[in-house]
Amino acid sequence: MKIDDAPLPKSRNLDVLSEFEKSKNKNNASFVVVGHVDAGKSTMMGRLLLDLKVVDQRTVDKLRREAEIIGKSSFALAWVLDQQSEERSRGVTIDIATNRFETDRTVFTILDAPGHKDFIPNMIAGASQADFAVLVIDASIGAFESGLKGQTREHSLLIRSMGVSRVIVAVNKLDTVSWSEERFNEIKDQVSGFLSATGFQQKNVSFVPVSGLHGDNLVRRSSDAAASWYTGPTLVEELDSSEPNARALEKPLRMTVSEVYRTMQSPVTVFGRIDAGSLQMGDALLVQPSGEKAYVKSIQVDDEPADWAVAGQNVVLHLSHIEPIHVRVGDIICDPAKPIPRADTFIMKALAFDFLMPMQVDVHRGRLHAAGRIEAISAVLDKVTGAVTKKKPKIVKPAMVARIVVKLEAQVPLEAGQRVVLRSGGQTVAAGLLE
Ligand SMILES: Nc1nc2c(ncn2[C@@H]2O[C@H](COP(=O)(O)OP(=O)(O)OP(=O)(O)O)[C@@H](O)[C@H]2O)c(=O)[nH]1
Repeated sequence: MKIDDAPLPKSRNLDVLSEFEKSKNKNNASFVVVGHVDAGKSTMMGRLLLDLKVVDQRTVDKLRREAEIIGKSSFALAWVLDQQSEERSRGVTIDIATNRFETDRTVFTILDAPGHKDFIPNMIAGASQADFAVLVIDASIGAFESGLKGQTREHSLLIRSMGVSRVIVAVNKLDTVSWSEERFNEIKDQVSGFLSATGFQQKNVSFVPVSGLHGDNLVRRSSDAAASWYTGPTLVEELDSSEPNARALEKPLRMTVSEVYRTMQSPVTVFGRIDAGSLQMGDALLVQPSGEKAYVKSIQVDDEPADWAVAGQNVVLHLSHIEPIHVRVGDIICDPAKPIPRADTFIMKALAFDFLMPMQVDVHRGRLHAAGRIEAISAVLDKVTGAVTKKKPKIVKPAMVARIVVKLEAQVPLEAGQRVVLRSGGQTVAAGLLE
């Protein structure tokens, strides 16, 4: 394929940070939706997008007819998101808008279609970029109890390990228990106890009673008389009043590549989130691990052309002077003057979810998955102080914190402070920070 090496757009040498200050941009916030299988995650987000008019009723009606043909009409709302992910995986066109919605104050991005079959790796990727999490709990009898034993626990531990500290718990399907306030309070007590034990601070956790299917307390208040005991904020109001994480605007540029595809503007178009720093049209960039240079031909932020973009924004970049084979999902785009280093070995402080010993592991960092091995366990650490309590243990037990050395099969972009999850045999075995 011929690479795009047309003359570069002239850099306007903007002072991006002061442009950003001047622009009355809305807040940008991203969140992940987690919870036990069938808790109603996709339905809830489908309904939210419908009620906010991001998706129109016609689309939902069409999906409902299709769903009825196979006897699954209750899945029509969930398909709003699922259809989206299929469309994306075909890779030709990309419509990011359906995963985004706005309030007066904030532009929200829903990270990852919740119905994805390979859910946990995607959730890890999403959570590593999320400001908040929406934890969906199925309030129907029996389902709550099995959820708490099931993925609710693993998901909560994972999002905490990935650095998410704000959780909005959507206590869902309250229509199936006649909007029982007692049931809501019982769930609230148990889940808040369990979230504090997982490391979330009470002040960062809130609970909203909802019905995703009917749209009660998502965008509009429930009109069901049985639900009148709840006078607190709706889910969208809770999201809107949450402060996104501070943006690392002044740090060197780091952008994680979530998607790579072709467009009219460029054979190498990338979509991803700027994790740190800023960029502008005409900038030279370095793609890691390929180590290849590229230039920013044009930028799109929130579907509009833009001259610049900053940390916290999800952006589309049209690149020039680079071949498609040099950019892959999971890569990091950085400032050539301050590049992210590549390495095949790293040391991390890991919270063990399972027994750890020298063993094969899959390493997940954001969207990157790489095969690797726990080479050595240097020490067991005190959970609070981080002091070494035992050197060179043979094995680390679940819930312990340890310093471990991981070797990867290939070089990847790595730097201190990144959050990494280790999985083995489809289970999460550890999570923590690169040292
Ligand atoms: N009664 C009732 N049913 C609901 C509600 N929300 C979802 N459901 C139903 O619960 C089932 C599962 O919903 P999904 O949205 O597919 O659940 P999910 O959590 O996304 O499921 P996975 O993606 O498979 O993990 C569907 O049949 C929905 O119609 C609700 O608020 N009330």
